[in-house]
Amino acid sequence: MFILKNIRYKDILHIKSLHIPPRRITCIIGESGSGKTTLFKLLNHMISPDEGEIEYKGQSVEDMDPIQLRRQVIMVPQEPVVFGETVKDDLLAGLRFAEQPEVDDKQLKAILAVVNLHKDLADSVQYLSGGEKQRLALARALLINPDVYLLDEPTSALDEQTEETVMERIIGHIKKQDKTLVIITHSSFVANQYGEYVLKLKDGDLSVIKG
Ligand SMILES: Nc1ncnc2c1ncn2[C@@H]1O[C@H](COP(=O)(O)OP(=O)(O)OP(=O)(O)O)[C@@H](O)[C@H]1O
Repeated sequence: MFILKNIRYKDILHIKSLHIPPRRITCIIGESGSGKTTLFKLLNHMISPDEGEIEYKGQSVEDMDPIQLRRQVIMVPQEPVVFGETVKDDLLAGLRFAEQPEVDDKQLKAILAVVNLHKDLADSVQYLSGGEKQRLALARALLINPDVYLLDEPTSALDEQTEETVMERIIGHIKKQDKTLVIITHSSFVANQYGEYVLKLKDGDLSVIKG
């Protein structure tokens, strides 16, 4: 899906070679500040490497329209922003960004159930907690149904029990759609339980822990 060769980005990353396989769950672990989010930003073309080549489906990311790429490769950041005034506004904003048709309320409610977010569509997004915003952003991404999900610590604000429930459900959903999932996680539980391919980022490069 993604192939990286001889990447250098500032003095943060110098990745000799990396292959992120399609339709699998890849987990990326590593100490705080090791460059995990920076790697995601490279994959999503929010930043460009100083040296090296990143290919997505055989095409150089540099040659792709970044907006088109981000419709296929959705990054959910650690502290996501929310859009509009209500839960429904937020979910529909994602579909608009992806230039996809609106869906009915029944489908919106179904996606909230996948992420275990017990809010009404008319509820305000203003007072959502950090963990609720994370789940809303996950729901927004799931609705768009991209080829690749880049989830940056998607459950960092959740308690252990909720984390497990949410991970089980979103992974089940993404697997059913046969999509590619890359998760940055501090949780060894998440990496061990769900990672089919686990990579550790250290000193700017990645080593394979599992897979
Ligand atoms: N554009 C930039 N210019 C200079 N330094 C940067 C830039 N972006 C990130 N950094 C630094 O690079 C390092 C890696 O940051 P990054 O956010 O990728 O780490 P991380 O592994 O995701 O950390 P965490 O687990 O704490 O979220 C940090 O020291 C950060 O301050």
